[in-house]
Amino acid sequence: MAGFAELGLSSWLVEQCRQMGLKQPTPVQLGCIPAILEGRDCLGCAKTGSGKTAAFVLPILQKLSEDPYGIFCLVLTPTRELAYQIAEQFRVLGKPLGLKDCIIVGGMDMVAQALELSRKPHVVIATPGRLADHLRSSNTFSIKKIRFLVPTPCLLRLMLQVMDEADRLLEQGCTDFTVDLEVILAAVPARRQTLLFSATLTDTLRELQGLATNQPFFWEAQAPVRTVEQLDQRYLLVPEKVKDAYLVHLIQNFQDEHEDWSIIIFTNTCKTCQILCMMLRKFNFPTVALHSMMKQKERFAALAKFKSSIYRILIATDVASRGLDIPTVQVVINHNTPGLPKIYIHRVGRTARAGRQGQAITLVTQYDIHLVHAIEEQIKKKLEEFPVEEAQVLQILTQVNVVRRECEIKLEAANFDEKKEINKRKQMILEGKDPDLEAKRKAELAKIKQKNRRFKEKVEQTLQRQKASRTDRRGRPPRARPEASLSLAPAQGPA
Ligand SMILES: Nc1ncnc2c1ncn2[C@@H]1O[C@H](COP(=O)(O)OP(=O)(O)OP(=O)(O)O)[C@@H](O)[C@H]1O
Repeated sequence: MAGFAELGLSSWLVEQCRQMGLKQPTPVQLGCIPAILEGRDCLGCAKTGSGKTAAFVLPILQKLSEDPYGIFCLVLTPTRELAYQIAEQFRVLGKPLGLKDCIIVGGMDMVAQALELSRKPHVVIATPGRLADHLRSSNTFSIKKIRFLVPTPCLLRLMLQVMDEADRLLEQGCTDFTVDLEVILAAVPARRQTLLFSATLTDTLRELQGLATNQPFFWEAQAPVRTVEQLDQRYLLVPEKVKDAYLVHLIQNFQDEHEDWSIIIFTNTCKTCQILCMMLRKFNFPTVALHSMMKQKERFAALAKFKSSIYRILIATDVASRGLDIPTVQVVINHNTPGLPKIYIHRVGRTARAGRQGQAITLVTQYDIHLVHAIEEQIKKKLEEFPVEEAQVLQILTQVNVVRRECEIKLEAANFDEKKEINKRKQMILEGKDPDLEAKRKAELAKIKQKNRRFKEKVEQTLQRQKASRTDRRGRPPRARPEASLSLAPAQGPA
């Protein structure tokens, strides 16, 4: 098998790889590095934890060493934590170059960032919102001459006009960054290399390949299953009301059976994340939370404590589902069944990375069974049931529910919902929007949507009745159906 040197990388980079413990290139690195060095755009799709970061960092560093100037490369990431992780890979692998990197993410000092940008770093790693803010407010730096753009999947789709609503919400953790991405797109040069890697873009990437004008190199890992083989994927059917007792039971068992352990638990909202963190701490589990309602410094501190194994449990929203590489994670628990298979793939991909074993357990209520089917269809694998001693869960049920209620009351007293609302309003003001106007607009939009929905339902009902009456006429004499005369005239439609 070819080593890093055979891929066309210089000896200093091969040495850096060796020092980092990267002995042989992974398949995605083998496939993509030569094409990137040839100057081609690259779209790569490979499973989670398969080394996609080094697949673009290494050739970028190689090219930078041949013709160094700043700002040479722009990397966009969906989350702030991921920006720091990618910057670290650039820093370590690019050490002999004296690489200057710059991280531009929200929640950190804007003036300090502007100063750093004006010093022409070689590589800028940014989240779209904050970078767009800098582009709007400052003329002390330019990304007009970048050689490489490593966009979030969302940006690439926007460039090719194939982005849908779900993508926008998903890529941006429920904030629509379309406007920011447009600002960034207008600021980068047309002549550049674009490199895009993802674990979940197979279908879209194929679509993009057809649309792109400059014939990008397309690489896809060939595998019957879309998740990692070393990952044991389970589900646990639980009634909604006893979910938390099952969660506590699972953690307790895992703690009893393992010396060295670490778990990531994913929840669907910041509030649930916070409540469960408080609850697990009451049971003396060493837990830290990570969600977007926390201050950025608290987010970094939580992640650092978890990475250093001081805390064994990270309970997080989807801010932690993308790209985070924490090799010690053995188990991922989905406290809610993800609504989209993509999210499931990214979440469970936080374990079983780089050839390690791992386990994912998804708590499924009776209302989520269709979601599990959608996930299974997408990953092309059936989840197996996780066996649990129900009697043991029943023993702790009351205690868990009481503790949870106590935590809910405590959080309510701390005005969590109110703080969330204030944060939202602050964010809107920073984005130059009027919060009251936005609220009015949202309410109007909801009204129109509801009207549309009602109209659609009426049309469907009418069509069904018409169909039924036709069948009746063919079979037996029609019965009187006064309500079936609903017409499809435009006057019935939404305003
Ligand atoms: N050639 C290699 N040999 C051994 N380990 C490697 C190699 N390349 C990367 N790794 C390690 O594999 C781990 C996962 O890499 P990386 O974070 O780039 O995965 P990824 O494919 O981007 O995952 P995700 O889709 O979850 O973002 C990292 O700890 C990285 O150091």
